[in-house]
Amino acid sequence: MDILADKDALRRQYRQKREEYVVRLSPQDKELAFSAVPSPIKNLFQPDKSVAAFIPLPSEADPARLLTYAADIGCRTALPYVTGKAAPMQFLAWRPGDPLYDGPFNLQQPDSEAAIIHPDIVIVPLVAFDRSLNRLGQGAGHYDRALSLLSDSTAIGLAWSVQEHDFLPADPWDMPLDAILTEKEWITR
Ligand SMILES: Nc1nc2c(c(=O)[nH]1)N(C=O)[C@@H](CNc1ccc(C(=O)N[C@@H](CCC(=O)O)C(=O)O)cc1)CN2
Ligand SMILES: Nc1ncnc2c1ncn2[C@@H]1O[C@H](COP(=O)(O)OP(=O)(O)OP(=O)(O)O)[C@@H](O)[C@H]1O
Repeated sequence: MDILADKDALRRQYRQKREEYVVRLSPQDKELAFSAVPSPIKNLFQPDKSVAAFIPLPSEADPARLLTYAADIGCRTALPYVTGKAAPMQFLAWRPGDPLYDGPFNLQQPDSEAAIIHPDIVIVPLVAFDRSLNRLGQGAGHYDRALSLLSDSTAIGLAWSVQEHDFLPADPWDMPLDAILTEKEWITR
């Protein structure tokens, strides 16, 4: 069995699942999803912490409310910044309302001159997840590499419930998450 080919097939399957699910959501359900801040996140986000999230691609779950909550209670907030597939990802300071700039892969990114942040808490986008908190991402290794350098940080995957797969193939470099938040559930060990 070839894990990389498996992962590619799963990526295609779950990007499609995510898109099909999101186009069928009513505007109200889409608005309500991820709008409440669950208590485990309230406990984790404290004013002295830094929190990184992301600006979603079209069908990704949207962490905007979580990041706004973090900024409102006094956390430092940040977004990922990439220049291409091979270059490492960094987290740069960004507050809700600050300007965004077009980046590669249709991403909206912070100002390239913004301060580098080493986030205590990272809200992580994903293509698929499983109950063991394994994650399948976009395949460039951006989050695996960044999280391996942030060993003391808490990584929380954000996903639609339909992105759950029974058992994801895991490579040695895959960084498991500490928890996953879906529109229905808080999943942790
Ligand atoms: N919203 C968001 N921001 C993010 C990520 C992400 O997954 N989601 N990243 C996570 O690493 C980093 C960017 N890395 C990426 C690496 C590859 C592709 C990529 O191959 N995209 C596909 C289409 C993706 C889709 O529609 O979901 C492409 O361009 O063909 C995208 C992002 C940092 N910022
Ligand atoms: N810590 C690391 N150091 C160097 N390369 C890494 C590291 N982690 C992952 N990579 C590389 O990144 C590539 C993509 O990995 P993988 O297919 O597991 O990505 P993924 O699970 O989709 O997650 P991501 O969102 O991080 O892209 C692999 O070729 C791997 O060699």
